[in-house]
Amino acid sequence: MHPARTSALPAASDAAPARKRVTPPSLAVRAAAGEKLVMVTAYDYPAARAAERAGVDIVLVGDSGAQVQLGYDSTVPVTVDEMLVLAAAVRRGTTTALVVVDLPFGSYEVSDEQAVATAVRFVKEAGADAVKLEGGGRVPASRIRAITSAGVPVMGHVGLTPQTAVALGGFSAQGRTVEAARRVRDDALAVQEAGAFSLVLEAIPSDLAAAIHPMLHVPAIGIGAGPDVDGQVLVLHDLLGLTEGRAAKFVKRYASVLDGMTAGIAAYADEVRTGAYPGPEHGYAMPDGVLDALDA
Ligand SMILES: Nc1nc(=O)c2c([nH]1)NC[C@@H]1CN(c3ccc(C(=O)N[C@@H](CCC(=O)O)C(=O)O)cc3)CN21
Ligand SMILES: CC(C)C(=O)C(=O)O
Ligand SMILES: [Mg+2]
Repeated sequence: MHPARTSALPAASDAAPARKRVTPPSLAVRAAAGEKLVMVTAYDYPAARAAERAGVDIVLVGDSGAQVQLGYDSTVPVTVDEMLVLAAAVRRGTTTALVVVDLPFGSYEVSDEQAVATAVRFVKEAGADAVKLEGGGRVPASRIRAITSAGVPVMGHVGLTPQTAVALGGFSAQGRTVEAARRVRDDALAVQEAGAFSLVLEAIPSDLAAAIHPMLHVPAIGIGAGPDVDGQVLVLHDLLGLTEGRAAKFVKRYASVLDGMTAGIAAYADEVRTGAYPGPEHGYAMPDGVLDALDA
């Protein structure tokens, strides 16, 4: 990392300058003032610590963790119980960033009652500040209203919604015909109208995001939605270079962490095999006389 960046990091100690807790209202104020909001995913304690130290505003425990953290081949199989474990670890690593947790597929579609019960579990059992759910039509709107009425802030997610990507025709950008653009716009407005405090716009033309943005009074966080929104989100593993294979068009890689991890483990393996590790400095000394007395 660049030295200037390293020294700019707040120290992870009690002496670190106190940063105020991020809240849904404080995000709205800062977005209205033109400040760009930073959101990143995290799925465990060290990643949450790193996001916190880097001064990120919102940490999302995304259901993308199904793939990048747990190794499933889509976001669909991850369960509420699995997401609770990830979310609780992220909560423990986070002090000022807002912790938002994705409601996994199947945990909010059945009824408003089911959606409220799931959201409440994430708040009570994992310490989530807010939850996020996908979709924007009539049904998600009633879900958003029910969850917010129960006292849990909701972030919406429209455009490419990975939990229903099969129905959308795959992981392709949305809103590229008049009909599809209207659908994305109407979904965004429905989510806002239903009381969401913010929403994610995923994989839509930059011009469409720029056209929708002025219609919104809640912060819009983009991923593959261009620059004319209130903030950006990326999957942590994508931006750090922890994922293998082809990444989506919107991904920019800022580090090569998988390469760094591999190199570290390979160096350790090599030293174990050659006997270079452990050295004398890694061993415990026996006090004088003990060995002599062993057989006495
Ligand atoms: N590692 C990772 N990053 C993500 O951003 C992410 C996940 N996983 N899992 C859950 C969803 C799935 N997402 C995805 C997955 C693939 C594409 C993708 O490959 N898109 C193609 C579009 C191809 C087309 O338009 O037909 C691209 O080139 O961007 C986009 C978003 C976003 N989320
Ligand atoms: C990419 C973001 C918006 C997400 O939903 C996730 O990580 O699951
Ligand atoms: Mg998600």
